[in-house]
Amino acid sequence: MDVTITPHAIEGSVEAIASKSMAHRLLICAALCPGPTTIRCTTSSKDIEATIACLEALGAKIERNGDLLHVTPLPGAPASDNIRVGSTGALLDCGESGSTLRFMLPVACALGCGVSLTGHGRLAQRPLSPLYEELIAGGCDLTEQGEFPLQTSGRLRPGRFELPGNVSSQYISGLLLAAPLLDGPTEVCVAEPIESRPYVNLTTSALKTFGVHVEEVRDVTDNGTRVTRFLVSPATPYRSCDSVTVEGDWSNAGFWLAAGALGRGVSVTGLDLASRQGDRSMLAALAKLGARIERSGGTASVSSGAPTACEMNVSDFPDLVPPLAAVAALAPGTTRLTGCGRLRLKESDRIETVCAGLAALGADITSEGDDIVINGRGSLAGGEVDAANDHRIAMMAAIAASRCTGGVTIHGAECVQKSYPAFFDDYAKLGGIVEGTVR
Ligand SMILES: O=C(O)C1=C[C@@H](OP(=O)(O)O)[C@@H](O)[C@H](O)C1
Ligand SMILES: C=C(OP(=O)(O)O)C(=O)O
Repeated sequence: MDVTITPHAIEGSVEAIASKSMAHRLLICAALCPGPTTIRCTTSSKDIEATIACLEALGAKIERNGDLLHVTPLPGAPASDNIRVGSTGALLDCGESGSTLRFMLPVACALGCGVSLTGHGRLAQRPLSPLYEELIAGGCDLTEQGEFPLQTSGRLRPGRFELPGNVSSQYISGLLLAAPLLDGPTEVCVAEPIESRPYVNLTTSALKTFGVHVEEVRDVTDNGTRVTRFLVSPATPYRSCDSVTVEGDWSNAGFWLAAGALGRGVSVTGLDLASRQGDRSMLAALAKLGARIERSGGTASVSSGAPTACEMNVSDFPDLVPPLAAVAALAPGTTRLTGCGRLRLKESDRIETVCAGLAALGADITSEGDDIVINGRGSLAGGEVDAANDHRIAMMAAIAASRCTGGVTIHGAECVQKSYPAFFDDYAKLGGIVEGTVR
């Protein structure tokens, strides 16, 4: 579906949606712990619904009542408080959610019930190696990767799993979510540097809420590789947690904060200013690009200051690149975003689609290896952007549109449903002029 935007300032206040990253983790922990949990989660999205559907296919019950999700965990094993049993042969549809696939695959292997995982869009092409090989080495049989359905059989043994730190932090998170289900100590040994590191902290924090302790030890291996060893012991299995709230989403708030930097000011309410979400770095990143920042209570406010170019390494917050690139496209001077390599592995090749999307609106933007280089301009002309079935590209184009001189058409704008179905409704509430619907 196409959405057409007539350029107009975006300003005012908007409430943050629920964090998709945190929702995935808390739902999985709640489905694997012994007792029922009530999760307060004010909004949903296709990705969150995919995780819910997978957990239900495994045997959990998840009922929504307004803002509350009531989770009844997977059935327990006879004579054990802690062991959960998944439905044998279940079909887990991960939608287009990389997090769901990379979390549910190791969890299903640890449950040992033998499942089929499927997905859509670019998901089959997004990498699973070397998580895939580690699961096989750990005792599971998996059908060929790169094709759906991906079938699992056998049960994962506890022990040591080795991963690089520079493909996807979701591999580490998935193994940590699976580890408490194993009947022995587990070590996830990850080569430094670990990119997207704050997402691993989100996982250990969700696990802590459900009683699981993850010990982290920094070490150097015999061959001189620096590693972090994440250790999970059966002495801290999943424990019940009566109720928990999904905090506000910094990743999608990043688009509104970027819009604030490009205009007269936007406030996002309902954010934890001390959150473990790495995308909280949006405020520091926008300050580097010259924006004016204010923080108070649970509200972050950004307005235009003295826009300026800068150099920034984005490897810990890859999802912020689309909104940051939109701001840099209008900041005088040359901005260089380094450490973008993992952007190629998202819903689209985001190095290409960020560059193509902003260039289509008149920005001067190119890629150089793993860097994105942007020569800021005073204004953008507008034009037509292909969202490339990538929610963050559609939202990036909409934010940049607020500062174009001509209209902007976003082709395939319905992809925002992956993380933020109400994005264009909120855009209009903030003064944006949008024609077309994505619902
Ligand atoms: O764990 C998570 O919730 C996520 C981790 C990141 O992926 P990578 O670790 O693959 O960079 C991020 O891009 C994704 O949107 C969400
Ligand atoms: C990459 C993303 O999510 P996932 O990896 O879960 O598909 C995203 O939301 O930008």
